[in-house]
Amino acid sequence: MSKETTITFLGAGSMAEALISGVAKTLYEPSQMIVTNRSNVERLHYLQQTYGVRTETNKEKAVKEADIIVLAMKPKDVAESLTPIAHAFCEQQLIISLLAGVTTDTITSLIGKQIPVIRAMPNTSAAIRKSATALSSGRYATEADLAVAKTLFETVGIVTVVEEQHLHAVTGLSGSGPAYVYYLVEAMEKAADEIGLERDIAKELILQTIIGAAHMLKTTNKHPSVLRKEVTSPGGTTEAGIGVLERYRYQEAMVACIKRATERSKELGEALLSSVQ
Ligand SMILES: NC(=O)C1=CN([C@@H]2O[C@H](COP(=O)(O)OP(=O)(O)OC[C@H]3O[C@@H](n4cnc5c(N)ncnc54)[C@H](O)[C@@H]3O)[C@@H](O)[C@H]2O)C=CC1
Ligand SMILES: O=C(O)[C@@H]1CCC=N1
Repeated sequence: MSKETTITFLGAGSMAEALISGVAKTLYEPSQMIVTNRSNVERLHYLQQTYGVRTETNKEKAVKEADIIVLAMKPKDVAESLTPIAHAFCEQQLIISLLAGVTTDTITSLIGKQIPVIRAMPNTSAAIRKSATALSSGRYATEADLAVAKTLFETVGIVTVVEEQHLHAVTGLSGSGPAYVYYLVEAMEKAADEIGLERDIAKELILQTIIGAAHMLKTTNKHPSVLRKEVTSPGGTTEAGIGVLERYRYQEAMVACIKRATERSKELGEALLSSVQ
């Protein structure tokens, strides 16, 4: 564990909680983590009770105490959040931003100091240490800063380093990605209901089907289309089912979905840029 480090979370929502639950008692003792949010003290109380983290309503104090500050507010709230406490940051600290779309340069401008910023795009599976995270370094971040962020996110899953421009695509693909899978499961559960399967039985079968398919992709190294063909007997049930997906242009819909999410990431960053300038 990195025993000397104090890590402050500005923002205490789903992503902050996923990260806290993934790193608490592994990389960091809960007492090394300080959590603050806009104003919801019940939420802070819940996080303190559940994970043993420290909570703080004075954001300036929470920042001053930290070695690493994780930005975990919504992109639209970052200017309002950082501007009043910018003076509390110093260049020896490291900022790790989870914000979709917001560039490291925007964060640096908001703070007004040459402070190192690493931008990260994890996903909520960090809660069970299965996140797929991509990292990118801002202009003042050193290799040592990147190594610190890598260690943090490797504790909660796999990590890859990309050029910052590619983080929009990562956000559309794997940042939002778990939601696409959950949406598929919702649809499978709805279908199971309509074809008369008991809910509990269906739930178990769907879950194991998703886990099994994910493990097959990982362990066999076969292309997904090859694995799909192995399931699809000529003239059989899968072929009939996939025929319907093709008529509904399922693949086209997925491609359009990921492209739109990627575009939205760019929009979130640009909206902020115009309000910062
Ligand atoms: N939810 C997800 O799956 C992922 C989210 N992210 C990013 O993580 C960030 C947080 O997302 P969620 O946790 O989903 O949002 P959320 O809405 O659940 O949480 C946002 C938190 O920010 C706090 N906040 C708002 N204004 C603040 C201020 N002025 N000072 C301090 N805290 C303030 C809120 O009180 C709340 O605790 C976003 O920027 C998002 O783009 C990144 C990867 C995945
Ligand atoms: O929906 C969002 O904007 C955030 C970023 C990636 C996942 N959730």
